[in-house]
Amino acid sequence: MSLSFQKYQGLGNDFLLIDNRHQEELLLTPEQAQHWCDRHFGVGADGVIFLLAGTGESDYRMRMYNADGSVAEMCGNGIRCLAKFIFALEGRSAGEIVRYRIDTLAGLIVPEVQADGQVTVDMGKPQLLAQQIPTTLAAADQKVIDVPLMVGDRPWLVTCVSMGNPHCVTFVENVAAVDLATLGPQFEHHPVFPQRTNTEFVQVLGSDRLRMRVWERGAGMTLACGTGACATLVAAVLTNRLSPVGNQAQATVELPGGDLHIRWDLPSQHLYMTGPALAVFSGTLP
Ligand SMILES: N[C@@H](CCC[C@H](N)C(=O)O)C(=O)O
Repeated sequence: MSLSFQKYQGLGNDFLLIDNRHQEELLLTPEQAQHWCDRHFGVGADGVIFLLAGTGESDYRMRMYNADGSVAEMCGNGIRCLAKFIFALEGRSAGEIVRYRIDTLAGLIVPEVQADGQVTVDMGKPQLLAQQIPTTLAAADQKVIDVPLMVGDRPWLVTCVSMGNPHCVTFVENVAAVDLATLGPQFEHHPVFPQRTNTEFVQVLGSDRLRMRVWERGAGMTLACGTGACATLVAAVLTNRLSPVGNQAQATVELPGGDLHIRWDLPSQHLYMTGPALAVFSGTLP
């Protein structure tokens, strides 16, 4: 049975989007998703995102497989792409502003397509306790902020944040000098992360500008990570590397694929991410 898909990208973090609204069972298995994400033997993508019918509390549901077939609870760049996918499926017109309530494995996430086609997402609240990441780097009810972790031949000061998915953030003088291909897998598979982790290497460029490279759980080196950019801002504030102005903390996060704007509303604790999401091509899996 052939299967239609749309290829979308958010700052070069790319996904196969599949309309799965007409049945509960996902239309691809994890093994099939892994095959089609392969950049030589398949279509090529960092993951597969499925659009499912909504529930009473949501307009739609999102489920996701990483490129290795593992399940991801949430995907920031991916949910921006999903919002634009829905926007097109609904036959919306350019310039319309539309908000969607999307049920995810990380809870209800609310993207809003803006008049200029960018998407602003209410990413919810960060989770900071060790048991919520999850990690064994601290006692279950403690936070992990600038804690030393031996990876490779040296200790790294790490700060852990969950955006529904696990993130390990570490600050460096020069992100370009980080041997991501070697260090990334060592962080991802470190025994202190029982569900593995996404890892962000961050350089502070100024009072509201951060440069970040990422090694993603289940996808490796990607050009951008939306949940990772949110985790990065939170870690910068928690480690006093970035100061809020009033009750808002915000930064432009420079990624290899482009810039994301992240804002952390401290009274509500909600994080807001704004960035692009564009269709690339449509196709059919045989
Ligand atoms: N690139 C995504 C994150 C996708 C899931 C991640 N690899 C995980 O396994 O948690 C984003 O933009 O957030």
